[in-house]
Amino acid sequence: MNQLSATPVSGTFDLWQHFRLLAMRTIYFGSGIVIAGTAVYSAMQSNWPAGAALFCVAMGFVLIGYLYRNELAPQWINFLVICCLGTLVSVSMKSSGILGVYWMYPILAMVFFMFDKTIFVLVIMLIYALFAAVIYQVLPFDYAWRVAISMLVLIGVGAAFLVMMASMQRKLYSAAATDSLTGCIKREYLSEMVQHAITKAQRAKQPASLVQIDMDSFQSVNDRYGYLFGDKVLQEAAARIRSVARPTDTVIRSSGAEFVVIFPNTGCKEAAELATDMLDRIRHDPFSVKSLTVTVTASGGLAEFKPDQHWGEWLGAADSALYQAKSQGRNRLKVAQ
Ligand SMILES: Nc1nc2c(ncn2[C@@H]2O[C@H](COP(=O)(O)OP(=O)(O)OP(=O)(O)O)[C@@H](O)[C@H]2O)c(=O)[nH]1
Repeated sequence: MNQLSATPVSGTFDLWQHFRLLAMRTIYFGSGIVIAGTAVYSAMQSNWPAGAALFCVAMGFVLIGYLYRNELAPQWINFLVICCLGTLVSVSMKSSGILGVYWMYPILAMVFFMFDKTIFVLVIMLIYALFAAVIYQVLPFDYAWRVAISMLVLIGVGAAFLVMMASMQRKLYSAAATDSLTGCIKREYLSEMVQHAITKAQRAKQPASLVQIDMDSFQSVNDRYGYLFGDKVLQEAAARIRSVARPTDTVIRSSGAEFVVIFPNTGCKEAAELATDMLDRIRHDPFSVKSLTVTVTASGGLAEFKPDQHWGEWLGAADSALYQAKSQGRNRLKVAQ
């Protein structure tokens, strides 16, 4: 069962996206300020047309920074931004020669924050090709190849940084989201997981189901055999549930002795078979810790997602079905109608 890799890296967890948003704001406003500075410089040199054009570009950057202060701008806007900056630097290189080279490095660095990984490689290659073409035209060959290589080194270091960030984020997320006793996802992430399942189901126009599984009379297990024994039972029960779950399913420890399993792309019938298998695995083999061997059962409430249902309503439907299973004598699965 794949738990964490099947889960979204979004919202509260996505540190990289959060960091990107901060970086992008700085890039838009920072570029706007720097370009405004060059506009003033051009005006002081009495180059009014260039000054006016640069001032308009600077205002454009500030406007984008303002409009996208709370969300990432669409990729096409960033593409326009990077083309604009690339053109400004190329023009600056043509007029000031090697002095323009210094602006190439920060622009290459910006590309790392601006684009999703799907088009990042394409954009960085385009910008590199543009800069390489300009430096070979403007600089003597001896300078040009050194600059070209140093830009490649910057791209390599940036790419390594991105890969490290992605791996660090996965590890951090995994550590933060995993329940230490059972290895399932923590209850704090329940609503996010359920909402994510709804979004996926609606987008793919596929069914989705979830089951709430609650250990039966667990208080008496704790009372009779001790809390530590109860811990071992919970640990083993979670492992049995996960052994039935498929790689795309998500298992969450939703409270003390209760689990929620989300089955994406799965209708009620197939989910009921999986949930029954999970309950069977718990009830059939006794739980043994040292010399103690105890048979424990669990009850389940299953609900298929209904169009336009709120995530809380979906969970509520499964909860009501679980309540029925408990009130009808436990050790059974009930399906919400
Ligand atoms: N050992 C252990 N017990 C826990 C843990 N978390 C919660 N519990 C216990 O799990 C029990 C859950 O009880 P309930 O679900 O309210 O009721 P129940 O006794 O299971 O009875 P029914 O649910 O009605 O079948 C409580 O006794 C909690 O103390 C845990 O981490 N370890």
